[in-house]
Amino acid sequence: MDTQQLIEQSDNIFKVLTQQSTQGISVADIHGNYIFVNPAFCKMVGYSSEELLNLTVFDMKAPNQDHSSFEQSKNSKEKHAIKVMLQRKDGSIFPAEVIGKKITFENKECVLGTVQDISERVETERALLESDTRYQLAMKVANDGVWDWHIKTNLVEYDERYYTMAGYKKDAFPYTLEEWKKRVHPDDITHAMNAMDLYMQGKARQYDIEFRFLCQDNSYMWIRSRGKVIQKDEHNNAVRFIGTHSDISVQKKHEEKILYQAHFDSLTYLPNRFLSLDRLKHACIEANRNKELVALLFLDLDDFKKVNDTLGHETGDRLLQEAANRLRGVVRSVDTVGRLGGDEFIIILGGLKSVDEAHPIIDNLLNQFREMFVIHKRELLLTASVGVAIYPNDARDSSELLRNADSAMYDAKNCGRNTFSYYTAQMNQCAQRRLAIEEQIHGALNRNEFSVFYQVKTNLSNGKIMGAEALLRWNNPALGNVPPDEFIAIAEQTGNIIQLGKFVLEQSLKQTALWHKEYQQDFQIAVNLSPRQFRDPQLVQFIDDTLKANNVHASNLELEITEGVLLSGYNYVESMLNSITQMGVKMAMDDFGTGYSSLSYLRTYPFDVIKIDRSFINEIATAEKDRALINAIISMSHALNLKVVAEGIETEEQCQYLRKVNCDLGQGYLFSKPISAQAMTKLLDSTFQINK
Ligand SMILES: Nc1nc2c(ncn2[C@@H]2O[C@@H]3COP(=O)(O)O[C@H]4[C@@H](O)[C@H](n5cnc6c(=O)[nH]c(N)nc65)O[C@@H]4COP(=O)(O)O[C@H]3[C@H]2O)c(=O)[nH]1
Repeated sequence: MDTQQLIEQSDNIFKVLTQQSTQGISVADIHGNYIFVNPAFCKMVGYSSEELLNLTVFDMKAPNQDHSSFEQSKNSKEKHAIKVMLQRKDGSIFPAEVIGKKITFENKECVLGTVQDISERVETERALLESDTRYQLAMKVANDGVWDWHIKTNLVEYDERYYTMAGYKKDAFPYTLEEWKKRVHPDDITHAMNAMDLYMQGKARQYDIEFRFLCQDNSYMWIRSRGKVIQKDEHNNAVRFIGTHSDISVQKKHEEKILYQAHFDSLTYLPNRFLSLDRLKHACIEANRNKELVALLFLDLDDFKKVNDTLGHETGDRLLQEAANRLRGVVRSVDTVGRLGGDEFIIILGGLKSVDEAHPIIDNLLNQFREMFVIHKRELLLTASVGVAIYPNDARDSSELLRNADSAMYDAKNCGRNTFSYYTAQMNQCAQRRLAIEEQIHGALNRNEFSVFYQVKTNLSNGKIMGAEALLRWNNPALGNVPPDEFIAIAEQTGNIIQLGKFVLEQSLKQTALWHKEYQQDFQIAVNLSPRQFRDPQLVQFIDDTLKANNVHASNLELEITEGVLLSGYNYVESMLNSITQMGVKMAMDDFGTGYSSLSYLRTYPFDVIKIDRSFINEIATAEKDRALINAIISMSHALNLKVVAEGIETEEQCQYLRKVNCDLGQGYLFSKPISAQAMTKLLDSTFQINK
């Protein structure tokens, strides 16, 4: 084969090979006329090969493009790369990278051009540049520090603000990732590095983390670091990662404060209900895992409400703070003392091997309350009742444990306070009974389950019936006869007492009107009013309306209240009591001698009658002190112009004694048990028939 044939053959091979190429390939003569174009080039510019072979390289260029590059390529055997804007047949313009080189083709000096459409690359570069510029600008405006990490070299550039924000001078530490790591708080470094790795690997959409950063003065400041990769290599690996450091210390302080307030009690600084119960839950889970026990101590301060009501909330608050300090002092550092609310605290003793380990702590706890509290230079004795329940012995989970410790605490209160009780299954029954009463009392009035019984009051000097006390009775199909001592307190808490109180008043006044008609005009009816009823703003009006509706004179009604009503200290109680007495209704202080029995109440409030509690009457025969107290109460009451009623008289001996010391009225089983209206009518019938 001669040289000519060889050239022709290689030209043909060239043509065949370039058919397959995805790059645009063209060959132009030295004047720029195309003499060969491959399909990729045709596609790129939108012309057919026939059309292109009638055009020149200059026709492909977009307006105002420089033509000198072709001249350079024509004269050089070296590759010559340029970026140039080309124009397609449809007029659209695109950036291209053209590499020109002088070759011999079909025996002529020609210029070979390989052409690549670089629209995409240019667009990416433009976007990166724009975002980079925008980013840098935003960082400056936001007063943030800027970091710029060149991943391949592992060098990190910081701007001045980056340093000064943390108190450093510019360039105070070297520009390496290792130096940055040294300044991240040890507790935060893993989290920070993980977040970075996840972002770099494309597993996290953004890099936005918070960590503590070491300042020049060795303190730590909270930093928010945000960044983005702005450059990648051909394998899609990050090459440049830039971002900001923002000082979020103030925001973190706010967050910490909010978090603290959500978890700690602002008065005692103890964990609040939410956090305490959460810790209890975890203590139980932990105990389960380690085959250990948790002792839960439920502590309630005895008669705290009375202190609060009589000495004021400020003293009450100081007392709670003092009590919290004492509690904190007796537990181990691993234990939790929390305030559930009001005067209720819990103590969680975790990790116990046996129940015995809890005993010394409980003893210590109660001992803390044997010493006087000194508040505002005043000495106060405040005791506590503690209920103890053990996990897992007494409960399956933390909520049951809390309920059971609460029941045990109630038991401790019933056992005379200032003591502790361990939970027993029996207590659970009490708690369940309570729940059943709460459930059943709802709607019981509408189901006609309530009735009013009456117990006579007798004039001790002549034995005449002077009136009766109305006492509520409840018969429920599920629970049977429920004693008022059980349901009244619950009705108080649920608020049902308001309706029940109205029912008793209506029934008893209706009945009294009948007895007035039938027997004697001055028959007195006594009705109990409980503290919650005083929160009903319509109470006074209701009493007035009911008296009028039944045509009963106000002086025939006596309302019995206990100290609990007065202890609240609310002004409206005093004004209600005054309005009631102004109406002519009599007021009696019930259960006198129990509780605080503050004599000042007798001076402050408009009482007409005092009822000596039956616990004093019980002991008349045996306890000299009780007799002395009875004498004193009667003398004092008479001096204050108050009538005295003794309740719970069961024996003739008690009656005789009371008569001897001039007690005015008596009430008790000796005369009659509380009986139905019908039975009472019979009793009055027999009594007054004789008198008629
Ligand atoms: N052992 C003994 N007990 C005697 C004797 N005489 C009377 N009692 C009982 O003593 C209680 C006297 O009523 P209270 O002190 O007002 O104490 C009442 C009162 O605080 C409350 N209660 C009863 N009915 C009402 C009511 O309609 N409204 C309000 N708010 N409370 C009521 O429930 C408490 C208990 O009522 P009851 O069980 O009816 O108990 C009554 C009565 O049955 C006696 O000789 N020996």
